[in-house]
Amino acid sequence: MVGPEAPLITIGVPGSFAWKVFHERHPAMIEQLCAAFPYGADVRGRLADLLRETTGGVVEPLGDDAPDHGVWAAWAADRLGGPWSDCSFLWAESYFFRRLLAAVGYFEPGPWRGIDPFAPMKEAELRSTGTAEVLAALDALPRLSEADRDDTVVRAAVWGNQADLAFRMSAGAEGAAAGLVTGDSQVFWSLFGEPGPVHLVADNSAGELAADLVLIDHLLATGRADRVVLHVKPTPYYVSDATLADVVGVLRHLVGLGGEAGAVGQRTWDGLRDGRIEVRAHPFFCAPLEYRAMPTDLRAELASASVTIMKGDLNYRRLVGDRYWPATTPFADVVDHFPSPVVALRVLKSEVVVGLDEATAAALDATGDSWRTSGSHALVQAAVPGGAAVTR
Ligand SMILES: O=P(O)(O)OC[C@H]1O[C@](O)(CO)[C@@H](O)[C@@H]1O
Repeated sequence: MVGPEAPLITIGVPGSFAWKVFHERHPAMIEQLCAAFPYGADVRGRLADLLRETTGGVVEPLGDDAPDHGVWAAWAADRLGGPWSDCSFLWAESYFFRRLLAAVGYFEPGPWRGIDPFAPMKEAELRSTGTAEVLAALDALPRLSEADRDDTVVRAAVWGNQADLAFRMSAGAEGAAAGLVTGDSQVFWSLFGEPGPVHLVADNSAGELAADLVLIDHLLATGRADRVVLHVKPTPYYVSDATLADVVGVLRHLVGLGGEAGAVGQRTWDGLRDGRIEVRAHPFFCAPLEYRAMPTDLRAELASASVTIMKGDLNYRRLVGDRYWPATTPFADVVDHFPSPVVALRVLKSEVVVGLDEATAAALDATGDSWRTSGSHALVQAAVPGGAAVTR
């Protein structure tokens, strides 16, 4: 267990990364939404109000008729009526996305009910040249040695996390892939022993989800998993996060491509039909809370996993705590609450990071680059809670 908790990252510090997400990225995202859909003046007005509220106002409640009014009333109890600028980054960003769904009428009776506001962006990403190239390259996979396949599928799942649409909305966010700051595919595989149920907590749709499905296929094919549970978001979230509708869309796309991508798509489709793969969408995956606070039913479910794979930046923030940890804080210490062996595959896109050695952290800081937030670095970190960290 770590000593005194590090300070929470908040959105109220002008010029900080979290502040810029609210003051620069969100306005750009809303502009993009209004270009992607012919929203009427009512929706456009509500989106503009949301921007005003979240950048300079106080936290307003969800409408009384919201289906999740009760749960959010509890999650927001301490914050309602207080300034947004006092809120933690994790809480504020999550509530922002929930309020955005309210603004576009996602839950209300009416024409926009159930329409995913981010679907056009996810669709464009899935059909982009970049994704097409990555999926075509899969044809080489069956010809690789077993060791190279092990390495390739993990690297693809890590770097697939670069494809994050919320992230791309900041100018110049797409950093070059500089490298892993800690861990590698061996760290990943060191957690796997006898076949067991593997849980993968997904992040983004499109290219990242396709890479995750390749990893799942490989886990089943090599007997590292006897069953896989894929956790997705119950509703649209953080722009590109995968929902069940996205899983089906990506699978149809893969099957339509043929080649190895098509074969992976077909095997995954069959796995879903025969129960070797299951998809879940627990409401907690859209909660503004750290995994430390997960409810009992989800905790029990993840406790049954032989390994849980946590994808992406947001899952990492929720796993280790979205705090200004010293970068050398041991990973195993901050995930001691987690109910199963856990491995994080993440491209760094926000300020939090743990588990680095002193020399690496110092060398990265010395570059003067925004290595924590530019998306140019990634990590693989594994731990068996209650035991020693597996990371090197
Ligand atoms: O899709 P990912 O990898 O979870 O990244 C989402 C990240 O993007 C941001 O919205 C902005 O960088 C972060 O706040 C968040 O952690």
